[in-house]
Amino acid sequence: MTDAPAFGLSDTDLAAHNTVFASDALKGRVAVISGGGGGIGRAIAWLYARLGASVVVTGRKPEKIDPLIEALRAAGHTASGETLDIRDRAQVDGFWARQWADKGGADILVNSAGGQFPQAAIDFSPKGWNAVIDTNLNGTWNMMQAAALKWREFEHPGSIVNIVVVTTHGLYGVAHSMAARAGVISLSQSVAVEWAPYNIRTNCIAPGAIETEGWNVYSPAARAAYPKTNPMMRVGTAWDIAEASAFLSAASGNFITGEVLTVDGGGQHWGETWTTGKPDYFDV
Ligand SMILES: CCCCCCCCC/C=C/C(=O)SCCNC(=O)CCNC(=O)[C@H](O)C(C)(C)COP(=O)(O)OP(=O)(O)OC[C@H]1O[C@@H](n2cnc3c(N)ncnc32)[C@H](O)[C@@H]1OP(=O)(O)O
Ligand SMILES: NC(=O)C1=CN([C@@H]2O[C@H](COP(=O)(O)OP(=O)(O)OC[C@H]3O[C@@H](n4cnc5c(N)ncnc54)[C@H](OP(=O)(O)O)[C@@H]3O)[C@@H](O)[C@H]2O)C=CC1
Repeated sequence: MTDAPAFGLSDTDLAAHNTVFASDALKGRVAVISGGGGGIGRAIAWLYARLGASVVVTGRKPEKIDPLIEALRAAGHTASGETLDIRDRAQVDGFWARQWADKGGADILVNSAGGQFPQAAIDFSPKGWNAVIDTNLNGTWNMMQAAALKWREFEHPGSIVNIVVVTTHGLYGVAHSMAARAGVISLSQSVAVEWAPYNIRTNCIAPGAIETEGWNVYSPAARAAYPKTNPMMRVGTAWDIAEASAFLSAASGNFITGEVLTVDGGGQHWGETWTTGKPDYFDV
């Protein structure tokens, strides 16, 4: 089990956490989760499996995926996994071809793979900029289009949830990621219309500060400020995002497409978030 992470919920927590959903809310569905070994993706994998879905967890590192699959199976759930870099289109296409040829297709895609490093924008190197854009915008698109092509080919309905970032105002220190996420939101809204005739829904979730192992890349000073980025004065959990995602993926989301569901404790209406720590100049 991937228990006791430095930040966020363990597999033991996720196996037992209360849920508002009925235990058959996703019965018989197949859900592919990119970044499924990360904090938010792992919570989504647990919740969807507990609601009856067969979950397919993907990510680059087998050491994050394998123990999760083992823990899910040990708890009686149906789970499999594959290593997959979403930036590599050939890998992505190969994954989706196998998923439909040998593994029963898919009904749901959740794109939780993503991330960035905190740095002042003025200091971004071309390589750093490209790594973040390629991961969060191109990688997400690779997964979305490859999934949709299969759904169109098999005349099968599909649902996509993209985990993004709140873009209503700046998130300082991660401008590359903000550019990519705004792109994903706009893309999702556009294809929600284009893909409605194929019965494919596309939505986004914009989390506020959610305690996960992804926080390792931020300084202690920046992390200490996260509870104060919203009027609830606390951070969220990966479970908060998993339940929002289940709401969009399950029948409760059947008439919802092209939406951004913000789960940030009201942060978008409140204040500022510095991922690099607040510079003295602004500290008035
Ligand atoms: C308002 C609402 C409230 C919202 C309140 C929100 C508050 C919380 C904010 C958000 C939190 C999260 O998203 S947390 C969860 C996300 N998880 C993460 O971010 C995990 C870390 N990120 C990643 O792994 C990323 O995927 C990513 C950086 C793109 C990894 O890409 P790669 O695998 O290609 O990484 P690398 O090979 O290591 O790096 C590629 C290049 O990137 C640059 N680079 C990488 N790390 C660097 C660093 N620390 N400083 C400078 N530059 C760096 C260098 O140029 C690297 O090349 P070289 O120079 O040659 O090495
Ligand atoms: N936690 C938070 O406060 C917030 C998170 N978000 C976003 O939510 C999403 C999930 O974050 P969270 O779970 O917290 O972070 P994590 O870092 O825990 O998880 C992200 C996962 O993405 C995977 N990943 C990264 N790059 C690739 C790639 N090229 N191909 C395949 N998988 C990849 C990583 O797995 P591996 O290393 O195995 O590749 C990692 O496990 C991210 O997009 C994040 O930016 C948004 C706002 C706030």
